[in-house]
This record gives sequence, C-alpha cells and structure tokens, in this order.
Amino acid sequence: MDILRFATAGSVDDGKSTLIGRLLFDSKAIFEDQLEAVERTSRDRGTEYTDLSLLTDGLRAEREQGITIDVAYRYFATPKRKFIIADTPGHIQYTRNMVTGASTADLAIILIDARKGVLEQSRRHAFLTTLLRVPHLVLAVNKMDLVDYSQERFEEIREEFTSFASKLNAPDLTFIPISALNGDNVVSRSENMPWYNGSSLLHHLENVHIASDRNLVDVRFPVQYVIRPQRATDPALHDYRGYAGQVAGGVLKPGDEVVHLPSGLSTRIASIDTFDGPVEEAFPPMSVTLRLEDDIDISRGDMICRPNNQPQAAQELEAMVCWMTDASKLGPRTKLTIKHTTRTARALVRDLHYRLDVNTLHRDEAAASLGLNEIGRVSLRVTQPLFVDDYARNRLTGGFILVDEATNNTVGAGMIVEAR
Ligand SMILES: Nc1nc2c(ncn2[C@@H]2O[C@H](COP(=O)(O)OP(=O)(O)OP(=O)(O)O)[C@@H](O)[C@H]2O)c(=O)[nH]1
Repeated sequence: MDILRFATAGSVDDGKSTLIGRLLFDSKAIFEDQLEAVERTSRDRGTEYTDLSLLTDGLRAEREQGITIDVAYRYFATPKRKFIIADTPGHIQYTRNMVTGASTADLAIILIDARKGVLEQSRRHAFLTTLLRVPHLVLAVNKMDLVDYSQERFEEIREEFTSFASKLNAPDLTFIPISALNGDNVVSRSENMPWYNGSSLLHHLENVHIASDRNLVDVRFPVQYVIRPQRATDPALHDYRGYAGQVAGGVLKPGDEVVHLPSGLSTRIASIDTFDGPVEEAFPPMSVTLRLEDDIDISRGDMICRPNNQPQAAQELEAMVCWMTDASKLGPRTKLTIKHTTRTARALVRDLHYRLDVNTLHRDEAAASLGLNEIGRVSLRVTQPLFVDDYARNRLTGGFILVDEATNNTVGAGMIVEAR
C-alpha cells in the first residue's frame, strides 16, 4: 500500500488541529480510549461538541519539549493509503519547522479561514511549498459554516489565491471548501454545499496521483551501507557483498549496466535484494541492497548511476538555504558540515547573494547574514565532490542539510539551484 506524506500549514486558529483531529476521528484511526478522554475533557470544559483540537494538542506538548527542528508527525490509514501528517505551526517563527516538514511532503494543505481570506501567512506558506517543490497543494477554505456556506465567498478566495499563485511556480492546485468543525467535505461530501462538485478532502488525499512525482528517469543510488557478513558460516553467504541504500531516482533492474562514482568504473547489477527477498526492479523511495557483477571498491557516500546519465560531481554549489538556528548566523566564511544524500563533507560559505523576504519575496542584496528562519541564496564550496542534481530535478539528490561542526546540530537546509 502506498504512503502519502503531507504537511499542514495555517495561521493561528485557522483550524489546523481541528482538521487533523477530524481526519483521524472520521477515518476511525482514534483509539477508543483516547476518544473517551477527549469527550470527557470536552464535557468538563462545558463545550457541547467534541473538541477535536484536543486530540492534537498532545502534539503541541511534544513540540515544546523540542528536539532540534521538531515537527510533530501523525499517522493514519484508510483501506486505500497510509498517511503521514507533518503538523507544522504556521507562524513565521516556525518557518524552519515548515521547511523541515514540507521537504519530504508529497502534498501540502494550506488552511484559510473563510472569514479572513488570503493572509500574508497563506502567501508565505504557498511560497515555501513552491520553494520546496511540494508537488501538490490543497487550499482548504475552512470555517465555511461561519460564512453561511457561501459559494461567492469561496470563489472570491479562490480567485485571489489563484492570481497570487500564478506569480509563483505553483504546483498542482486544488481548492476545497470545508468545515473542519462540522466535518463538511472533510471525509464525505457535504450537503450544506450542493454547489461544490469536487471531492472531499480525504477522497482527494486518497486519490491524488503521486507515483510519477518521483524522478523515475535519472538512476541515482547513494550507497548507505556496504553489507559483508563477517563470519558467514553459510558458504553461500561467504562471498556476499551488497550495497544498501534508498533509491533516490530512476528504475534499477538486474542486468543493467551501472557506473560507480567517484571511480567511474562500470559493472552490471547482479541482483536486487530486499527484506522480503529479491525483486526485479527498484525505484524511489524503495530501500534495497544491490549486488554487482564485479568487485569494485565501494563505500558509504558513493553513488551508483547509469553510464549515460550521471549526476554532477560538484564542489561549488549555488543554493537556496533556510537558516534554522538562533545560536549563530550564516554569512560569508561560515564553515559547516554538509550532509548530502549519504555523503558528508565540509563546506565553506563563499557568498550570500541575497536574503529573501518570505512575505513579500523582496530580495535584499545588502544583507550581511541569514538569521533564524531566514532564507537566502548562497554560494558554497565543499571539500570533496558531491554527486548532485538540481533540486528542481530531484529533491533527494538536490537537497542537503548543514550541520554545526561543534554542536552537531542541524542549522540549515538547502536546495541546489546550480552546481559546478
Ligand atoms: N465554526 C467553526 N469553527 C472552527 C472550525 N474549525 C476550527 N474551528 C474553531 O476554531 C478554533 C481554532 O481551531 P484550532 O483547530 O485549535 O486551530 P489551529 O489552527 O490548530 O490553531 P493553532 O494550533 O493554535 O494555530 C477552535 O475554537 C475551533 O473549534 C470550523 O470549521 N468552523
């Protein structure tokens, strides 16, 4: 069964917690006892409806305890799909959380309060979604019950947002009028909005086509582990040598000719093993172990690709970076550790070209540094070649994180725009 990862964003009180609670509740993912506790608390608080935001409030406590860049993840499933929700708070001070949550998302839901319409925050969320190349975007126009389920109001918001999105390189865009509180158009189509003939939110999440969002053209296999059973008593395993990792692009099949980077040596795929036995093909995001026909000296951080389609071996990177710490700033001459796929190197910031105002998209070329939650365009030099693609072409081989050399904290996330 396939998995849809999605991120939710909204401004304070747009109803994000209520919506997530509703999805979990209506898809029957809530354990009975958890539900009972919510009902009890709602009763105690004197609210006559079951306050679903209480279900996700537990996440908030988790969030506040704080790991480095904490995003609360939630899981639920329907017979059609499994879902992983990255619940990211909407305020600008959480830009880094949204970047983290959206970087692996197939889809993002931006919540809009029907009474308030498109706010600065909605535009910022849309911009970040676009920057991170989340392929599908849903504008959930919430609290429709408070605007009398007005089609006119919904259309107004749709038009305003569409005109803004046309200025961005916006992905596949879907508008759904909902009431998270009452459940209108969340799981099933609402009778309160007969004028709406699109899908309910859950139906959309279950059916949105994501298989072709992944790059299936450029074979990229970053080696994560070399597997050599040390004291194999089974003679069949004695010579076993496999390369484990997650497919980051393309389709691999036994018999395919492949090239190892950095050596440039070529060989063929002997077999593709998985936890459940050998397979005839592997594609993203499968985790597999490749066996090759020839013995090549391969280690973690190396890349396997096809002879005629290779990533760039680059030491000079142009990238958009989101800075994620308030302990330091990013500026020219900042030294960092860079982690790109399975390879780690050292990086030096050569230049900060501009800082981007994520609300207005204004580029400040006079900026001297990037602070917490700020995004800008930088040039980096790395100490050893990384095998990269542009982020626009492949989010896995085009993205990287920056780590503080002293504290080992994640301090930045980057998207490669150009490499040399
Ligand atoms: N009438 C109405 N109220 C709603 C709807 N969705 C949410 N609310 C209410 O709006 C308030 C805020 O909802 P939350 O779900 O807590 O909002 P949130 O976006 O998660 O808020 P933060 O997490 O604080 O940013 C609560 O009182 C909800 O009951 C809706 O569709 N209709």
